[in-house]
Amino acid sequence: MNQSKERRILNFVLQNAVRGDPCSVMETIDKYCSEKEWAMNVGDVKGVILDKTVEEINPKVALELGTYCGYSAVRIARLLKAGACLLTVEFNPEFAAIAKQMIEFAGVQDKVKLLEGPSEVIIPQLKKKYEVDTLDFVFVDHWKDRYAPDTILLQECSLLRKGSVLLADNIIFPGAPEFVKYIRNNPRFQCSTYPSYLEYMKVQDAMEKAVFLG
Ligand SMILES: O=C(NC/C=C/[C@H]1O[C@@H](n2cnc3cncnc32)[C@H](O)[C@@H]1O)c1cc([N+](=O)[O-])cc(O)c1O
Ligand SMILES: [Mg+2]
Repeated sequence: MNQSKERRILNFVLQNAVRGDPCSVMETIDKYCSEKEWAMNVGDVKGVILDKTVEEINPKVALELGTYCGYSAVRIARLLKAGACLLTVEFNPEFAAIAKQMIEFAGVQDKVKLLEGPSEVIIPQLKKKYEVDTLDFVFVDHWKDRYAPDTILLQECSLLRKGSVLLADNIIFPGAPEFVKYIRNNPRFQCSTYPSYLEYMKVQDAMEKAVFLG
């Protein structure tokens, strides 16, 4: 059976990127996905907004919902300081296997823990099973209809503290209308929108930053 697109992206990285160099891995994925096959990585334009947010927060404990091929896991992990870690959640076994190899090739595996399973199962396990107290940063980039329920679940599991920051991708395209409605009308979050462009396309998109007020 022929290879998946995600497998082709990984192979292109393994053959063209510099092992142990996260920026080289990111650039190589962006090159492949802008020149050969589009894929739903946050990409190099919205990636700068992600970088700036991570650098501003300098999180000790970060969570990502929706690993996919591991592009944003590499992007986030490269900015984490010593002792900090990213927990990234992915329920598709094929994507998880690809992301694991991508993260290892980039050399950031010591800062990343890939948790395989659905977010609604993993989130309630974070405190006891994964020894998380509270989350400093959450990058939300999984199925768009899961953004709102998982944000509620994070609160129910007491994983957010005053100042925890959520950054959600794709607020415009494909859009996450329920999440936007929920978060912007919720007095417990201070929201701001970052207009940008869909990865590898001249299509408007945006990211939403929501600071939990406790
Ligand atoms: O659909 C998009 N993203 C969904 C991402 C989904 C990824 O997160 C995992 N997942 C989903 N729910 C999960 C629950 N638990 C764990 N993993 C989960 C899926 O297995 C996939 O790896 C998308 C689409 C476009 N687009 O232009 O069409 C652009 C983007 O930037 C996007 O992010
Ligand atoms: Mg996205």
